[in-house]
Amino acid sequence: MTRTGAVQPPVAAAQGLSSIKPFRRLLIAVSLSSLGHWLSVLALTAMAGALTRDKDVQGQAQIIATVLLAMVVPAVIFAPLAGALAIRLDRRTTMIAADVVRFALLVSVPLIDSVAWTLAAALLVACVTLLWIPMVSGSGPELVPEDRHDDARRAGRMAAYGTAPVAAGLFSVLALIAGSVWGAADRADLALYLTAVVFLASAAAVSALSGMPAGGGVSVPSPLRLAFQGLRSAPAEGEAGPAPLRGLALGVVGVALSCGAVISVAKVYARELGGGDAGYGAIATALSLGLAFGIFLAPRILGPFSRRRLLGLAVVAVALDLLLISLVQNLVVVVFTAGFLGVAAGVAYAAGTILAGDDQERAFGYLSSVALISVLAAVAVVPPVAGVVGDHRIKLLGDGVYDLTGAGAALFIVAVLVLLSGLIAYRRLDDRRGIPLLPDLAAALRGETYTLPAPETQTVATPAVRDRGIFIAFEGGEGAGKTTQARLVSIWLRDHGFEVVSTREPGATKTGMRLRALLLDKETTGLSDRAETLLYAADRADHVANVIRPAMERGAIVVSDRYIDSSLAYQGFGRQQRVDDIARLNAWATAGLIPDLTVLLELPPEAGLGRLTSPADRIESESQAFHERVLGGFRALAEADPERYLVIDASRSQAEISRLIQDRIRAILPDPIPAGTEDITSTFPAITDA
Ligand SMILES: Nc1ncnc2c1ncn2[C@@H]1O[C@H](COP(=O)(O)OP(=O)(O)OP(=O)(O)O)[C@@H](O)[C@H]1O
Ligand SMILES: Cc1cn([C@H]2C[C@H](O)[C@@H](COP(=O)(O)O)O2)c(=O)[nH]c1=O
Repeated sequence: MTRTGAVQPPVAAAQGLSSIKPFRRLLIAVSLSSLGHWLSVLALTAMAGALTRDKDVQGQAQIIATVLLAMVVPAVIFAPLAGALAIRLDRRTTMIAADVVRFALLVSVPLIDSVAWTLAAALLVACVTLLWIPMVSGSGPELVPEDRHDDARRAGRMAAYGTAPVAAGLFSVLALIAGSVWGAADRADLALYLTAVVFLASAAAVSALSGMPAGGGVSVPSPLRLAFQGLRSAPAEGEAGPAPLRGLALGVVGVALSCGAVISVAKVYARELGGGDAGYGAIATALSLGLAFGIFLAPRILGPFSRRRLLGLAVVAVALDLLLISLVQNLVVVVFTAGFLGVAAGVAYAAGTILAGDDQERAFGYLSSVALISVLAAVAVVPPVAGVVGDHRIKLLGDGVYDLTGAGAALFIVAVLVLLSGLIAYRRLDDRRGIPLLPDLAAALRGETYTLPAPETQTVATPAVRDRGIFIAFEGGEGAGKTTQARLVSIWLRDHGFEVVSTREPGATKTGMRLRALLLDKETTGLSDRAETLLYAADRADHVANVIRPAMERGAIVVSDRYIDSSLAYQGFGRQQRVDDIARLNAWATAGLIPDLTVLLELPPEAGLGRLTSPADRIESESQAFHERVLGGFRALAEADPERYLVIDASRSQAEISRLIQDRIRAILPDPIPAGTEDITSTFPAITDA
């Protein structure tokens, strides 16, 4: 994974696996069975709609939602039970039997032609599917070399979910054909029969599978347990770790609720907007195609843009799309907007799994479970809400009227909730606080990383000072090792004959020591963020005027433990004040003096705080979230000015860190024998050894 979170796209990962014959055949079987699964969801809900066409819209919506519930509830509740059973059964036989049973169930639905049997068939199909999944889950990796296991899982997922848009498109076409040939009453029959045939084809594909591993399937963890465990073990906001999974989960909940809400009322909404099953299929096609495209797009777009920001923005985009779907009463607009909603949802989902870090499998299990439960919640709640609200004609100003449908109103409510969850997720996940969003996005569109503009005053006095000494600052969070490394480098430079002034912030001068006591004393309560910022800047102004500048004018090397970037990171990112303002204030306080080199020691806050032995001071006692923001702030500053920074992983050994710092400092020291300047050669002797 790259720094921006880009990962190898799944298509590339799956390449080459298709040359393994048994695996290729298994993929064909998985694709057929998944196609049948997605088709069965649409066909059974359409059948429920056709059988209740004489009811009012609300009554019809309830029945359709019950069919959907019957198809989702078993996946949430019975998955472990099915897994336990699957371990005892033979894979091939069970897969073939499951496909044949699903074939029989789907054929029976149009023949029996009753709402109750449609519901029962939906439940049975879902239960049988639960047996099929554990049989195939472990099989893919067993058919490929060990180093391709992850790729095999990814390819399996592509086959399982990638068939959803194909199924939705096929369903629309079948609905159009059936509508024109048999009329509205029998529209779902054709889809049901074709779905049955697809399951039969899947059974045939499995029976042709030669290298199928023997024995039973794999056990399947309960989605409820996975979601609960993930939530408990996920680092909270601001904690270190691959990414705050709770923030991710919040985003995924919003996205899944939106998709579930759209699907749960799509059939009746399409009817209300004058479209039949073909309209229903078109919404499902647009949504699922968009989803697939979004998942494909996420690792490829806006390379330099923060994936965390991308996820938050995608959830907000999903909510806005849903708002539009709920308000605009035009089927064509709804279909297109459902497509955009799908794209945003896909981007959010993929960005979420990318952000989940190295443990992709665990994250996938957790986030998928959260998504499944959210879909279930949407299907259970949205249609009844639509029924309760009902349809109303609202008089607008003048002669205008607005027909508020129950489905539209329910979608509107979900959209507002998702918008809120998107904004919270964005806030929780944002790792570039203080960096304005629009310029950041504009820079990413140009393929660049946005950097904060340098304050105007910064350049004024710097060159005159730089002519003599060298200024090196050490930055980083608590306990990162700044003091240790600043001391080691000072010793090393002195050993080589340099005049070195070792200093620190806050507290390098007499006034500074008083300010330090005030700033770090836990008894100092109620200090406003602005006052804190000004006190650090005052300490710095005194420090520069009385210690740093005189030393540099003498030609010394100044090594400072913290400088301006600490204020930008702590008072800017940590306290969430405008970073630009703080940069300007400090540029004025220091007359534009910036270090020649800033060494940033990066360490997760809990590791750094864990290294400290003395009781925590006022700033160290800040929340985990505060320290995490500070770390993110330092990173953003370093990314914005990579020339000036040396960023080091501070979990490495002291000796390793020291060597890296020495290597970099050698590069900024003057030439061993600078051209024609005697006074400089006497100030900077050559450094030849480390
Ligand atoms: N690379 C390292 N690995 C493990 N421990 C380290 C490392 N560097 C320093 N330490 C230890 O961590 C503790 C904190 O180190 P140090 O005081 O240098 O950090 P600091 O960044 O200056 O902390 P503060 O933010 O409080 O000023 C010390 O006990 C030090 O010995
Ligand atoms: C310069 C500077 C410092 N701080 C904070 C950071 C630390 O918590 C303390 C200094 O303690 P240390 O042990 O000497 O590192 O002050 C800050 O918030 N803003 C600043 O500009």
